[in-house]
Amino acid sequence: MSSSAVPYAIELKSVCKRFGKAEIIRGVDLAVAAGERVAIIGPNGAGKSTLFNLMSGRFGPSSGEIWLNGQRIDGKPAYAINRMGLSRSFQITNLFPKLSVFENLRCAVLWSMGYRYSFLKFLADLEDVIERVDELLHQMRLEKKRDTLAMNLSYAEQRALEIGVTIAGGAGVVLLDEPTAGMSKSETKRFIDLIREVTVGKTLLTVEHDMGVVFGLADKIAVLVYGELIAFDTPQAVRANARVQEAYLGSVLAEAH
Ligand SMILES: Nc1ncnc2c1ncn2[C@@H]1O[C@H](COP(=O)(O)OP(=O)(O)OP(=O)(O)O)[C@@H](O)[C@H]1O
Repeated sequence: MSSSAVPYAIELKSVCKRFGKAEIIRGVDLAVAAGERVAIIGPNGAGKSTLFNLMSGRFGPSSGEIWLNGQRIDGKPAYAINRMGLSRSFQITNLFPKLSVFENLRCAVLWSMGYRYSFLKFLADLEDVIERVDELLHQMRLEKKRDTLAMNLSYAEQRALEIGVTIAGGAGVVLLDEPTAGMSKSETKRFIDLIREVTVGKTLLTVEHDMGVVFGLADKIAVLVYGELIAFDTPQAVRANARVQEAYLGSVLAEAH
C-alpha cells in the first residue's frame, strides 16, 4: 500500500519463481503507482517475460505476493486477473488471422463484457459492443481497415490491432511485451505516440529492448538482471546508476553507438 493509502496499481512483494531447480525470479519487490509508465529492461534471459507471466497469472509465483489495485492476485487464474483489470499483449501475435479487424476487436470486447461465443448470432443487436469497437478502430487509426482480414494487415497495423485487443476491455493496468519489436524507426516513433495516447490515465508496463522506446515512453525504468531487480527509478537516475551501467546499460549504449 502506498503512503497516501491509495493502493498501488501493481505491487510485487518478495516474488520468487523457480522452474525446477533454476531460480529465475529472485525476490523481486516492485510497486507501480496508478498512472505510471514503467519499462522493464535487462539482458536476454533476465526474466522479464517471466515477470509479466507472473503478474498476468500465466504462472503462479513459487513464493511472494502480487497485488493488483489493493487486491491479492497471486494464485488466481489469468482470466480472473484480466477481469480484475489487468490486460497483457504478447510478443507473439495473438490475433485471429482469418477474422477482420472489426471481428477481432469485437471478440475482445465481447470477452471483456462477459459475453460468450455462443452469442455470436445475436451480435448485430449489440449496439454497445459495436460502439466500443468503433471507438477502438478510431483510437488505433484502423477505421479504413475495418473489414480487412487480420492476416492481410501490414506488420505495424497488426501490432496496432493487438494493442486494440489488449485495451478493448478498458483494463486499468496494461502490460505490453515488446510492442514495437520488428518495426522501422519511423514506425516505432509513431507507435510510441499512439501507445502514449491510448494509455492516458492507465498504468502501463512494457518489456522493451529498444532504448529509444524506453527513454521515449517510460516515467520509470525497472532493471532486471538474472532475476533480480537492481534498479527502479526515473530514466535519468537509471542512466546514471553505476550498477546498471556495469551490469547492462553500459554495453547496450555502447552497442547503440
Ligand atoms: N516455462 C518455463 N519453464 C522453464 N524455464 C523457463 C520457462 N519460462 C522461462 N524460462 C527460463 O527463464 C529464464 C528467463 O526467461 P524470460 O523469457 O523471462 O527472460 P527475458 O528477460 O524475457 O528474455 P528475452 O529478453 O530474451 O525475452 C530463461 O532462462 C528461460 O529459459
